Amino acid sequence: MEAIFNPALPVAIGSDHAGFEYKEEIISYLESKGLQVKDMGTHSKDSVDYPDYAHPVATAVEREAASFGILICGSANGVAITANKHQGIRAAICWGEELARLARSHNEANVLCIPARFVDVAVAQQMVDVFMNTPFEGGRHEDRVRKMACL
Ligand SMILES: O=C(CO)[C@H](O)[C@H](O)[C@H](O)COP(=O)(O)O
Repeated sequence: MEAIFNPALPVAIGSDHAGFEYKEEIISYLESKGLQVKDMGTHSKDSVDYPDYAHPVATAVEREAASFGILICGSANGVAITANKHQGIRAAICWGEELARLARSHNEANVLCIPARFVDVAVAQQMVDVFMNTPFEGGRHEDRVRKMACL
């Protein structure tokens, strides 16, 4: 299986105020690697409501206008809950490299949710690298992922 990252498409990223600084750091990091980034906001540390940023990122991924999504808020709970309302979105909260790897290899996650108030920015960047470069393992996980969407 292939990694989720597709250089022909941008990476969609969004945050609330709690994730704003991490979002800026991650955008610089991705751009320094020559990747295209679609920044869905927020654009300052002023208090905002995370669904206003999580929905646009989820929509971009759902419509295949982005190869994958990154969402950042304080705990990552709000953005993950919001993004997972979208059909076809599998948003995973990760706070370490191994969780980011498992979110991709076992769960075929397509949105990485980062809790900015609980991980440092270096860990956040490592998770982005691991997430975008880890392929879905398939096999026994295929049916499990398929059944997630069977309501
Ligand atoms: O997921 C969240 C809320 O469910 C996020 O952690 C928000 O970033 C957090 O709630 C923001 O909190 P604040 O007190 O308004 O800064």
